[in-house]
Amino acid sequence: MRIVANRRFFHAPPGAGLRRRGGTRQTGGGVANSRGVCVLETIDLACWRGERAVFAGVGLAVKPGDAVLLLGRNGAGKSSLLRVLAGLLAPAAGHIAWQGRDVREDPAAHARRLRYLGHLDALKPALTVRENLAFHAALTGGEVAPALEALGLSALAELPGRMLSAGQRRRLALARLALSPAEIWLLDEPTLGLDAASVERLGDLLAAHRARGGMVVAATHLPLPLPGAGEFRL
Ligand SMILES: Nc1ncnc2c1ncn2[C@@H]1O[C@H](COP(=O)(O)OP(=O)(O)OP(=O)(O)O)[C@@H](O)[C@H]1O
Repeated sequence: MRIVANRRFFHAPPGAGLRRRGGTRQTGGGVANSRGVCVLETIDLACWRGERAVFAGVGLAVKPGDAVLLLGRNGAGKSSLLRVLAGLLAPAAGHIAWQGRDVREDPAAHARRLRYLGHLDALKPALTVRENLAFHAALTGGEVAPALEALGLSALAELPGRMLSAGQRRRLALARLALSPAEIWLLDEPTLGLDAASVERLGDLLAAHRARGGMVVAATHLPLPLPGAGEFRL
């Protein structure tokens, strides 16, 4: 994983390449969809919210199996960066590349390769836990029962969403990740409200995702079960 922002290098694990703002690649080869080679990159990414520049010159490069933690004070721009990566917010400058190609060439393909978990759990209060997951499975594919099991929700499957506690709602949101594989997981404070057992379950899910070459970019103020993750401070 390579990370650079505002002309400062933030994190470079041994053997990783670095790219200066402006595009001069110092090390590293071409971009291809194989383990050990970067497939998700941001190039000089900048973001404005309202009248204010939130960040500029952000360069991330993420390989299959990598995890990146977005860190920083409240309002630093972590959620904004996740939303830009998810294609939900247009960058003020720069772009995102997948296998070397600007994702704006095919936004639908970019949307298909990612799962975005925001601050809000986006569940339907009138539907049961099982129905909520089935709704998402209709969009992304996948089996509901194993996804319920992955987050320890099987015993709550017939409960309406409106009756869930905050941590249970978060577990239901996270269970969507277990429905079907996607290359990029963009997670905004994924462990907020989770008990220790649920953090452990999430750790298993994250490990399995990374083991099959999946990538994780997560904003957090809390320790996450992502061993070896790189850190990017906004
Ligand atoms: N919809 C919006 N319109 C205008 N400005 C916004 C909007 N949402 C966020 N901002 C501003 O953008 C900046 C970055 O916000 P963001 O939510 O990305 O920060 P964050 O690092 O995720 O914060 P936190 O740690 O509190 O979650 C803040 O100054 C915030 O006030």
